[in-house]
Amino acid sequence: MLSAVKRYKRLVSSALARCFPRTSAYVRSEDDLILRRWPEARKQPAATAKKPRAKAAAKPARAGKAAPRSPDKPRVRPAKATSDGIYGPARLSIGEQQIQAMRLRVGRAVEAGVIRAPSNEQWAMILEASPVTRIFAGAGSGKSTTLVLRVVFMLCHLEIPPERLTVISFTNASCAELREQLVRVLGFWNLDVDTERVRQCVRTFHAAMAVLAREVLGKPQWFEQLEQKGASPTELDNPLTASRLRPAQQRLLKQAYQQCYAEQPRFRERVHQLLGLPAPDETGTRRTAPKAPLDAFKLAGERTPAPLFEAFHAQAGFIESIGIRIDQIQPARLACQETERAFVEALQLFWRCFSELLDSQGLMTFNGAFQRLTQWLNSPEAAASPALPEPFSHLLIDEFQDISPQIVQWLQALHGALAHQGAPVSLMAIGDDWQSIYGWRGSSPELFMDFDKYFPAKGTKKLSRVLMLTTNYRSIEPVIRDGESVLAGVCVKQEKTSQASRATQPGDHGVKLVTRFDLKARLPDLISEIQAQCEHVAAREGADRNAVLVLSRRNDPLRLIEAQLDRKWPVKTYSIHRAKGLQAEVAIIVDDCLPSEPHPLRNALYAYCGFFRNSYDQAMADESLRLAYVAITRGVSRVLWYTQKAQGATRLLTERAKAKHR
Ligand SMILES: Nc1ncnc2c1ncn2[C@@H]1O[C@H](COP(=O)(O)OP(=O)(O)OP(=O)(O)O)[C@@H](O)[C@H]1O
Repeated sequence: MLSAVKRYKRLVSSALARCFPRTSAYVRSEDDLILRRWPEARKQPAATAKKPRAKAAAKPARAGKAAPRSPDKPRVRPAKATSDGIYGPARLSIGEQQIQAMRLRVGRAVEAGVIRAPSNEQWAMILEASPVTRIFAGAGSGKSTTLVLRVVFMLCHLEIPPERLTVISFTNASCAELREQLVRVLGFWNLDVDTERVRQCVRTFHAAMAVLAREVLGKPQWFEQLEQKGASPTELDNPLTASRLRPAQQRLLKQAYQQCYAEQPRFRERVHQLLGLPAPDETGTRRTAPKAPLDAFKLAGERTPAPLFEAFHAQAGFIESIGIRIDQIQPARLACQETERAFVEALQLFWRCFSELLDSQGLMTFNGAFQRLTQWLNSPEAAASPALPEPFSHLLIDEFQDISPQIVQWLQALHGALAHQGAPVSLMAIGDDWQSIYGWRGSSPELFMDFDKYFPAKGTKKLSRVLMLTTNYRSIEPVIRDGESVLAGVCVKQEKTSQASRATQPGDHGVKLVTRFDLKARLPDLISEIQAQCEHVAAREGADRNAVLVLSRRNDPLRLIEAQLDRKWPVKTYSIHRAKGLQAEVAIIVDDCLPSEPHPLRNALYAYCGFFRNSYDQAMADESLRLAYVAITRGVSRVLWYTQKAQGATRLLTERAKAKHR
């Protein structure tokens, strides 16, 4: 009887798969992801192992090229509690009186000019009672301002002690800004709160990790801070924005490389294979340790060649960020060519030597600490430990679109363990998948879009509360629409709308494109244009305090331009990544939008980690358009874009302009 039912089910599902092949493939890949993320779900009866259904609002518009499925299990198991949900079911206890008190106080703060009056959307975020909330906040929608009011509400009206609350911001610089805003607004509330304690509520992910590391891993010295002047061992900055390796870091990597080469024949063989050198001499007649070749190596997909030990370090950072443990990779299972596989095999040997060297010097990497802590949090030891820090009970996380699988695993484990101990936990994640620009370092907007998979609420639906901030208070309508038009080419994104709050004035415009622009030959023209824009802003009533921002993906053009600018002009030059969160009356973009080269190793790793439905190449193609969106939406009332050739984002802008004139 049972086998007849099974046969019937199989018949029906294969008929459905034939009729709706895409839907079936999507559902299969979704289920597969769920089961791999929560291996224990496999053991549960079918009814409880079902995937949590995401709200329509939280679904991606359309999936990109699906990554090949990997048969491997995840390398770090998430906290056990995640399969049953982490958050709730109780909501935050918020009474009408508390809401009225907050509204009254905000009204007074508005009258006093301390803050702007929140919109209804912003009020919804400030007063939300769900223990797990996701906020899609578009560019210029006032998320930072609203986040500050949410924290004030929690501290002053819900009386959550600052010792139980942490706000995570992206970098030390954005933390400092948020702290200032928070203390300024709190000052108006005039309550007896310890402002120094409140300042400690705001941290980067890495600084938050350091709090736990101090308890659980001793007091590690950080590899990332070697020779970094003024670095605090507790206020760790997000290394996403870090630039080149410092000499002390290079020395350590080189030492591990040399040691590994001297001691391990297999490593020597792989190194020679990668560098295209003749096989190493293994006759055994050598008296001194063999010296490792220092030839530069260029991995397909990378922009520049580098010594192998630096190439290992760069890819290792990416691998660990996407949640893979280097020692547990099975190279044979990577869907890539021989060179990439040889690279990974060599990397594994190198990484063991490097880790031992770090250990011997009492050093640790940020990624290494995240891994160890995640493992510890998932262990029975953590379940009974008093070391779990209370400040992480209530978490509010900004720029959630830029988190990586590794951080997801750590957060899951942290809140899973706290919830297991009976602590009341809540999570408010604020982000904008349209502004996700750190995929090349291992982060992905897919994690924000698939949030409910990773941070399920308790109960049958396991859904987070989804809120939207859709009003753009920064830019005029034509700028917003041009920004959105480049997103038309993005494969995986959240469909949403935004409206301009600012009125367009005569002379304002969206993106004005200047093509066939050769920076070296026409630099004087560009400088004259920058000067003209400064004059325009000076004459404009109520202009933004920043007049002109000059933006580019790369630093080289910015250096050229900067050298020609009059220092008295109100102009700032920034890479687009660094300009995130900034705004100016006029944004001038100088960029060629070249699509990035295919990266076979990262494509294979993307598929292997099991977190993404997109390939790495597709994710990078999407990211170049999102970067254009971030650049455009820095402008308040004018945007100019200089490029050699209309391609990528600028091609989409040209097509839009043509369509408008038709
Ligand atoms: N309710 C409001 N009324 C009027 N102006 C507002 C309101 N909320 C925010 N603003 C203004 O909108 C601008 C953008 O705010 P904010 O910097 O907080 O946005 P954001 O969402 O963090 O931006 P982005 O994500 O693009 O960096 C600021 O100048 C802020 O003062």
